[in-house]
Amino acid sequence: MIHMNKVAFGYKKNAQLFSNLDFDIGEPGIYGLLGKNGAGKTTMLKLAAGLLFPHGGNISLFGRQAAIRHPEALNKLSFIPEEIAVPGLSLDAYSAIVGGFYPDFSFQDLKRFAEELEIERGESMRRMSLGQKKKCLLAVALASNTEAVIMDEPTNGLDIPSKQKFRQLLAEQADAHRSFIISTHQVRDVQNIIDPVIILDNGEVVFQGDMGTISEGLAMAWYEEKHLPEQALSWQPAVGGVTALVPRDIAPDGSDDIDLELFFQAVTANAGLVRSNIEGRS
Ligand SMILES: Nc1ncnc2c1ncn2[C@@H]1O[C@H](COP(=O)(O)OP(=O)(O)OP(=O)(O)O)[C@@H](O)[C@H]1O
Repeated sequence: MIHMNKVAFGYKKNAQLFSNLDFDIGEPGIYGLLGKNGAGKTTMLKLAAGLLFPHGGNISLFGRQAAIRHPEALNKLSFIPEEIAVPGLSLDAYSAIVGGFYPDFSFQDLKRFAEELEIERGESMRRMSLGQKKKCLLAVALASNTEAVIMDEPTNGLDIPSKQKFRQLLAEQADAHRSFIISTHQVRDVQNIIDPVIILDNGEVVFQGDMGTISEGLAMAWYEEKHLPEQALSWQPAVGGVTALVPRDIAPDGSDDIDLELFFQAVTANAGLVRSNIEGRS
């Protein structure tokens, strides 16, 4: 689907953001692209969609060079950018135009998604709130029935019920023919729906793996603070003690439900250590 090989890119001549970036999305899934502010997630997604051009290396999108923006690659891809701009059209009028670019676009699906997301199809999108605009673009992206949907910070601006609906729709729509790539620094918003996880840090993909493999090597466990084991990879306060992410071997009551925020903290602190704990078990 998307392959990046030895990609180099920087916005300024002497400041490379990526010098040797490798990244692969092949199997269907709900990919979570996580990284700190400024890690380069948006840049990476724009490169994948052919909206920015690499200075070196190769990027392929559905078998074509991404920068060419070939219609046969683009009609398999929906892209919801972080900073959205909508025209002064209703959702119905906008979809009638955009739908023409996607062979599998379904107006019936659009109506259903608009209803589920509680958005008015007849109202001018420009007069909507940020969250409502985002939900319009989400409904259009889902109704396009493309093989891949890239979403950059999709939960920014969504209220709590909308975030829940967002997670529900994605879980329902992801199947063997359809992948979602969600970039976010709001890790809790995508807890329990993303799999696999990709973590970008210091210009590199420092971790890519599925949740099953992660929980073969790591587990969550509760400790009294004074008994926190030195092998703990990350932890946070919990009632009466701390919840920690630890190697599975040492977790007394180890649960499989990995807290994504603690996992993210552990990887950004020491990706090599996390990988060796997981690879040692898988
Ligand atoms: N148009 C631009 N011109 C110059 N520098 C830019 C531009 N866009 C982004 N950058 C820089 O590139 C780096 C990566 O930015 P990017 O937006 O890709 O990060 P991000 O991981 O998506 O961050 P966030 O989580 O805050 O959205 C940052 O240091 C940013 O300042």
